[in-house]
Amino acid sequence: MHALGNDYIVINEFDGEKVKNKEEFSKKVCRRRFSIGADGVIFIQKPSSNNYDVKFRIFNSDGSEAEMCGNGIRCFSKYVYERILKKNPLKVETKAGLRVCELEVEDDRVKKIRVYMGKPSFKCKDIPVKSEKEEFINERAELKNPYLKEVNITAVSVGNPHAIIFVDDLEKIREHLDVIGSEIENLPIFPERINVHFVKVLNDKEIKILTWERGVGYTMACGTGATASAVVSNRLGFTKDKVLVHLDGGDLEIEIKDDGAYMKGDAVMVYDGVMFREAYEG
Ligand SMILES: N[C@@H](CCC[C@H](N)C(=O)O)C(=O)O
Repeated sequence: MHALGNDYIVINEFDGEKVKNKEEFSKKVCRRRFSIGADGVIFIQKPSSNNYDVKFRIFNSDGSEAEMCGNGIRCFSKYVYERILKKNPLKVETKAGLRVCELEVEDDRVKKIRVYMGKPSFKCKDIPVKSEKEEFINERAELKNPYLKEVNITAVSVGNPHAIIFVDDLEKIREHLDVIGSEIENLPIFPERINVHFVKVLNDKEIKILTWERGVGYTMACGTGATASAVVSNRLGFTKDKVLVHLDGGDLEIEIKDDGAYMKGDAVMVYDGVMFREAYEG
């Protein structure tokens, strides 16, 4: 499945066979050209308590498990509604806590999904960021790569960690995104690494972002990243509480309310497959 070109292999463990070593499996099947190829793998599981309808787990293409994934949870909820459970809204257990997916359905097909993304946290201990300060807002960081010497970072958690950097020229960053993005992802101040987003503010209702994801690299879109970017833009006074976020793969609507952030967008079912052992062994 994919959501705005952020592509995931979705595996039904709710009523299907379970994958034993999920880290190793995800690393293998996400290799483009050698296997199926994807930005990550999503597992649908039975929830651990009656507080939830279903459980969501997401592994990046490098095998690391993330707490949450915005594009992934839209794919997941479409799959769950169309094939497993006709529940709407859907209460989803994630490593980041409860996420609620409201589904717009037409002729039994899920067209759009609005997701409650939880309450963002700017606290260094929640993200985490190694700093004496309580929050890491617009802090200067020096870089070693030859293309970008320093950046001003605001760090936020929307369940998973994000570094937001405002720039005027996204295309200049894009030319060397692999070098710049991976340096920031792995800065020692971020002990669990971090997702990196370069943000251009277009006006007080629209932003454009370029993403480098922790454990993946460049992706065409990041739902938690779009949420984090909108939250930071709002906190710094650049945008209002409803923002249209333009990503390389398409647009997402983000709304910031008193109880937390909401993300709305679509998801696409691409194909069903039967995988051969050679695709994930050896
Ligand atoms: N693409 C995702 C985020 C996936 C997880 C991320 N790479 C992490 O490690 O936190 C999204 O749409 O939110």
